[in-house]
Amino acid sequence: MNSDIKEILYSQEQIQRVCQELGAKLTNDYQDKKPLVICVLKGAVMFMADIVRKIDTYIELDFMDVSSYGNEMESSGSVKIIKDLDVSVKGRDVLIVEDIIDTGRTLACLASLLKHRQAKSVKICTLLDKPDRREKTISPDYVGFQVPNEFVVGYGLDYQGFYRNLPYVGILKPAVYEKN
Ligand SMILES: O=P(O)(O)OC[C@H]1O[C@H](OP(=O)(O)OP(=O)(O)O)[C@H](O)[C@@H]1O
Ligand code: HPA
Ligand SMILES: [Mg+2]
Repeated sequence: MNSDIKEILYSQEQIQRVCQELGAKLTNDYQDKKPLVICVLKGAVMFMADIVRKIDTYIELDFMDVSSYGNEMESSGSVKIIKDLDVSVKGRDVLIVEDIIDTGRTLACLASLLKHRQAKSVKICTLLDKPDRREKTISPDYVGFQVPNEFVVGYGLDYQGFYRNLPYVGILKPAVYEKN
């Protein structure tokens, strides 16, 4: 599987360092707020698991499964809710944890849904930000790394369901998707 990767962009160590730094900021910013931290499945699962363990204050976790890419490399444009939250966001400070913001369609849709449901505040923490491809105005509040305009996989991010279990983030060799 590693032979499908053109270049490792962020190693396990770099990712852990960024989780530590962002976790310290979040600990400070969310003192006494008891936020609801929402993991956007499935891509954000690794980042969520790592970052929440670096937040040293009271937080509640919930999970939402949304999908816009399916098995494709291009967003379909419509965001489907596959699993909704278990708890209400009304009056809560909410922190969305994402793996990547690309076109911004997923988060534009999710953030507006949570505001519509009367969350007190909605902030976004993303491991990766790919601003070159942005179609919706979304500015994340906490960002791990800005990525170049390349299709990346690993540490939760997939291509056709695979590569999520790589411990690092890397650029997929174009030969892998060109043969499909
Ligand atoms: O900014 P956008 O262009 O909307 O793209 C970003 C979203 O796309 C991916 O999810 P996907 O819908 O592929 O589902 P997954 O998380 O289950 O892989 C990724 O995990 C983000 O959630
Ligand atoms: O670069 C990407 N890789 C994997 N999934 C994605 N979803 C949006 N952009 C990407
Ligand atoms: Mg996702």
